[in-house]
Amino acid sequence: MTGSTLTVRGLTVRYGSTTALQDVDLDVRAGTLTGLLGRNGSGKTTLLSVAAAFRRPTAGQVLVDGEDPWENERIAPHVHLVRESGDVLVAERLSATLRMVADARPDFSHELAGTLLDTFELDVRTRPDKLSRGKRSAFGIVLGLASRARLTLLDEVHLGLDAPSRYAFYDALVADYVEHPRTIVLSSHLIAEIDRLLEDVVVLDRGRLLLAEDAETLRGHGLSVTGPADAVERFVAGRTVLGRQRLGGTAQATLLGPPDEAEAEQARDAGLELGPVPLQDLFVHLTADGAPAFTGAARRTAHDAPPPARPDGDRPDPRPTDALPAGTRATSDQEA
Ligand SMILES: Nc1ncnc2c1ncn2[C@@H]1O[C@H](COP(=O)(O)OP(=O)(O)OP(=O)(O)O)[C@@H](O)[C@H]1O
Repeated sequence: MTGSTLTVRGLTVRYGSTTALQDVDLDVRAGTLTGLLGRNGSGKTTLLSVAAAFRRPTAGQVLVDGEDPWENERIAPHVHLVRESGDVLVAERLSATLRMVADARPDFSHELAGTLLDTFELDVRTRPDKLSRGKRSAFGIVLGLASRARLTLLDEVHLGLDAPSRYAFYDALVADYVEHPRTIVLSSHLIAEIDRLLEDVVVLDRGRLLLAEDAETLRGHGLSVTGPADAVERFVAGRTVLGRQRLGGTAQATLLGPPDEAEAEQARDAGLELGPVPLQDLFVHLTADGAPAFTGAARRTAHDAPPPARPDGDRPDPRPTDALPAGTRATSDQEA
């Protein structure tokens, strides 16, 4: 198992008069752990819902392993979306949901499920309405990881989890991903926490793709310059400054674009300190209101022409938005 590809072309999703996604092109590589980042309302949940065939595009296409996932029996068993709301059989003990998901997922690992249930101190005899917010998230994580789906989509699954539980999740995620490679897309606002896990990063901004880049290259786009304020100002003149801070005579500036050899030497001569910019800071600067356009990273979308819009793209979604994926149909008590 190496994981599925996720291909997005010209994807537009509207909810009535609200445009959640606008003409998004994106390729998620098979067998990568990709962070899906974006400010509130940028369209992350919408993108994941379309990828998991919970929702149809208004226009454009999403393909999983080159196929439309909508009501696709070949694809559905291998795509698992864990939503922040948590999807469970509301009237049954957790064991019933576990059995249902295990039956629908050919790569489901009961062994991993058991380990994770222990890790998060979950008892499958519990009924969902007895779970705290964090325990409910933990149960979603158990299902999401134990499914070992070729395309695993984790949408804000950490909500309500305390810090030790979140780190237990990150550890379990990485350990199982290394042993059983698959394509994982992880959406989160806790960028500083997940930074170290990510191989690729996708940033949505107000429904549009801001960037899609491998994490290492993206980190290389940010440069922090610290030193005497006047020297910092001279150094940054003519460059794209994402942010500035000043404390007395010392200043720090965040720049877009790495320095060349000559600039690095010039900075050292001027007594300036150059350093990397944490992904979270880069994200904050790039998605701030009035941020300069990001042109530093190539968008990894190897296509020549966008496909035509779906002829049936505007048809209303026949399934309730809280339905579980095909093969795991059940009632859910929460809205996306
Ligand atoms: N069911 C819905 N009906 C109407 N508008 C919706 C619906 N779901 C989402 N939207 C709107 O679509 C836009 C994108 O929402 P979405 O939930 O995809 O963003 P998000 O990036 O996941 O946000 P957050 O980080 O806050 O969870 C927002 O403006 C949101 O208000």
